[in-house]
Amino acid sequence: MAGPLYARYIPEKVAAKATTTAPPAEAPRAQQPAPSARPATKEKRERERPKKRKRDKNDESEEEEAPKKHKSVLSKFEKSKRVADAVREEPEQAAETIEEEQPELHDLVPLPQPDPVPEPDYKPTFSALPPWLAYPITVTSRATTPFSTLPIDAKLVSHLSQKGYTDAFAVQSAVLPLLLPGPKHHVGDICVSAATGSGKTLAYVLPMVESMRQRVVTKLQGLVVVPTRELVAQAREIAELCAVGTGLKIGTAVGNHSFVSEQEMLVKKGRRYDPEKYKTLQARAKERILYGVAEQDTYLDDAVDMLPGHVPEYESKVDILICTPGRLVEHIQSTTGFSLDDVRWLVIDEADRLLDQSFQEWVGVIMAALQAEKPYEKMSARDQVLSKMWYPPERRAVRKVILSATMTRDLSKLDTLKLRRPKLVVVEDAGESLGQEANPQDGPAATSGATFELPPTLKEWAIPVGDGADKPLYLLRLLQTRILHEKVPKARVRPDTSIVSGSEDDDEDSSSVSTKSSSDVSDTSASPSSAASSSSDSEANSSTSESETDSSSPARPLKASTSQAAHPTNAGVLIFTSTTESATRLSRLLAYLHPPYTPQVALLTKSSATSAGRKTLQRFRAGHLRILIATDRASRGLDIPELAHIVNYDIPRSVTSYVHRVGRTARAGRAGEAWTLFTDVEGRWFWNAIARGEEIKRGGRKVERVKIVPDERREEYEEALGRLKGDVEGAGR
Ligand SMILES: Nc1ncnc2c1ncn2[C@@H]1O[C@H](COP(=O)(O)OP(=O)(O)OP(=O)(O)O)[C@@H](O)[C@H]1O
Repeated sequence: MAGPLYARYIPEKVAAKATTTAPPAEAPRAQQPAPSARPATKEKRERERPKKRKRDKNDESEEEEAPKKHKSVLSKFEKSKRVADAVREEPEQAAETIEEEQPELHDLVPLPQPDPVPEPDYKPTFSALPPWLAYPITVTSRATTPFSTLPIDAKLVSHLSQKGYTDAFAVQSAVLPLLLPGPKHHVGDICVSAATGSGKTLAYVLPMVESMRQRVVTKLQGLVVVPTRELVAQAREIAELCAVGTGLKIGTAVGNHSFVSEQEMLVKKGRRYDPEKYKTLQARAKERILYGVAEQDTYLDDAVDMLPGHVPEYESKVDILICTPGRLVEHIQSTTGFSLDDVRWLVIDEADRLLDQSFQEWVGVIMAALQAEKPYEKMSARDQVLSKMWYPPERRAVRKVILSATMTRDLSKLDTLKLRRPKLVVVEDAGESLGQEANPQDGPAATSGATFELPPTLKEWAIPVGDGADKPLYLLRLLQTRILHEKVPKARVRPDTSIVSGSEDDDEDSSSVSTKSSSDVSDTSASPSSAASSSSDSEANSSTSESETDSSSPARPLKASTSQAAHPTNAGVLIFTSTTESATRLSRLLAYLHPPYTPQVALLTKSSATSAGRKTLQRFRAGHLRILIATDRASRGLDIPELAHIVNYDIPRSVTSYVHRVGRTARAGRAGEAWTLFTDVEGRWFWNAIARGEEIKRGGRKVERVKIVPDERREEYEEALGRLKGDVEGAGR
C-alpha cells in the first residue's frame, strides 16, 4: 500500500527572513583586496589575516548566540514542564492548552488527499460456530398449532384434547413437523433450546411414540436419558399419555429398585434351537471348568442351563426406556441380553447438565453401544443375506434429540454425541416467524451465543437483605405479606413494603431508595448474635446439592404475557437454599419464629428418600403443604404447573441455576413470581449477571427491586437462634 505523500515544507515566515537577511554567498570575497598587487608571502599573510579575523568574528557571534540557544532550550523545557503540571492538575484544561500550543510544523506537510470512501457498517458474516449453531431455526414463543393439523393419529389427538392438550406449544409446533413424517421432516438430529415449562417433554415423546405405533415385536427402540429420578417419572407420565392404546411398553431405570429386579423388568430370557452354537458354548463351558478360568460370563452360565441343542436368547421387555445415565451404564455393562442394537431414538433432556457430568464416562459408553455392529442372528433376513454376500450391513440411523432450557453451545461437549446433520431450534420471545431458519446472508443470529430465555409470564423481584444476618426475618416478612398473604398483627408491623424498579445504582446502596419507609429501613443493619451470622451467611457460601419427585400435568394454553396469563392455583411457595444443611436450618428457624408454619413446612433435599420425596411432592401439589424448602436438585425439570411463587433464599451459584430455579413457576403459560434475596456482597453479581446480564433474555421485562422491612422481633429471633444452636449441639453429641 502506498504511504502518505509528503513534500518539503518551509514555513512562510522563515522563507521570507531567509531571503531578506541572508548575505549574498560571494560577499566576503568581493570585499578582499586584489591579490596581484602584493608579494607572495605577504600576500599569503594578508590573505590569512582577514580569515583569522573572520573566525574571531564567528567565535564572537557564537558566544553571543549561546545564551540565546540556552534560553530557547530553557523556554521549551519550561513550556513542557508547565504542560506536564497542568495535565497532572486539570487534565481537561491541559488538553485544550496542549491543543493551543501545537508546535510549528517544519519540513513535512501532507499533500492534499481525496476524501475517504465511506465504508458500510461492519457486520460479521462469519461465526466461530458451525452453521447449524450460528443459524438456528427461531420460533416465537407465542406460536401455537392445533394438534389436529399435525400428522398424528386421530385417536391420540382426541385423547390429548380430553386431557386439555388441544394446541401444540411453540416448541412443539416447531419440533413436531421436523420429527414426524411430512414435508418438513428432517433426516438428522435436532437440538432444542426453549424456556422452562415450555413443553419440551411432549415435543420429543410424541413423535417417538408415533414412530413406534405400528411395531409388532417389543424391541428397545427409544432411549430417554434425564438427570434425575423425578424427571424420569415426569417423562414417563407424558410417554404413557401419548402411548395410550398403542400397547407400547415403557420402562424406567433409576435405581429405586434392586438391580436384579430392574434387570428382570427390562430383559426376558428365552431360548432358540441352534445345535451348532450350542456345541461351541458347551465346549467353552467345559474349558472354563477344566482350566479353572474364573471369568464371569453370565451368558455362558445361562447357556449351561439350556435344553440340549438350545442357546439362550434375550428379548427386550420394553419399547421405550427412560433412565438416568448412571443406571443405563450399569445395565449396558452388567445386564446380560440388554443391548442397544435396535435403538432408533436417543433423547437427552437437560443436556447441558448431563454433558457436564462425566459420571462413569456415560456418553462414551452409550455411543459405543449404539455404534456396535449388530450380531448376525439379530440382523433382519435381508441384512443376513447381504452380509453373506460381502455387503456391509446397513448402519443403523439413530435419531438424537438433545434438549435444554439452557442449551450448551460448547462444541467440545456436543461433539461427543456425534450428531448427524444437526439442526438447532430456538424458541424465543422476540422471534418473528414460525419455523424460520436464519439466513446466513444476515450474519450470525443473535442467538448464536448461549442466551437463555425466561418464560414470558414470569415476574421477577429482588430483595436486598443487608449483610444477610437477618435473612430469616426478611423471608418471614416476605412470606406473610407478599406470598401467603397472612394477616399480620398490627403492633408488630412497621411501615409496609415498597417497590422500586431495579436501576443502575440503587442495587448496591439500599439507603439510597427514596420511599416513605426509608428511615425505617436503615435499622436492618443491627447485627444479631454470632450464631445468627453463622446460620445464614455460612450457608450462602457452601456447595450445592440435590433432590427428587414425580408429576401430573393438567394442561392450559400458553399465554403471551403476565397480564393475560392464567393465575396458578397452588397457594404454596418453593424456597431454594444452597445446601441441604441450610434447608434444614431454615425449616427449623421458620417453625420456631412462626409456630403455625410447623405442619406446613417440608424439605425436599438429596437426603430425602425417593418415596418420602414423592409423598412430600404429592402433598405440596395437593396444597396440604404450603412451604417446600429444596436444594438445587429440585431446580431442574420439576413440574408443579400450579406453583405461583419461588424464592431464592440463598442466591443461585450460576446464571443457569437461576434460570432453572425460577423456571419452576410460570410454567405452561401460567403466571408466576420469583423472589431473590441478595446480600450487600452478592448485589453486584446479581444485578450485573442476572438482572442486567446479556445471558438472560426476558423480552424487555425487568427485575424489580422490592424493599422489605422485617418485623422487629429481635428477642424472638435471638431465642430461635439459641434453640437452633441447641438442636445442632444436641445432634452432635
Ligand atoms: N400442548 C400443551 N398444552 C397444554 N399443556 C402442555 C402442553 N405441552 C406441555 N404442557 C404442560 O406444560 C408443562 C410443562 O411441560 P414440560 O415439563 O414438558 O416443560 P419443559 O419445557 O420440559 O420444562 P423444563 O425445562 O423445566 O423441564 C407440563 O405441565 C405439561 O403438562
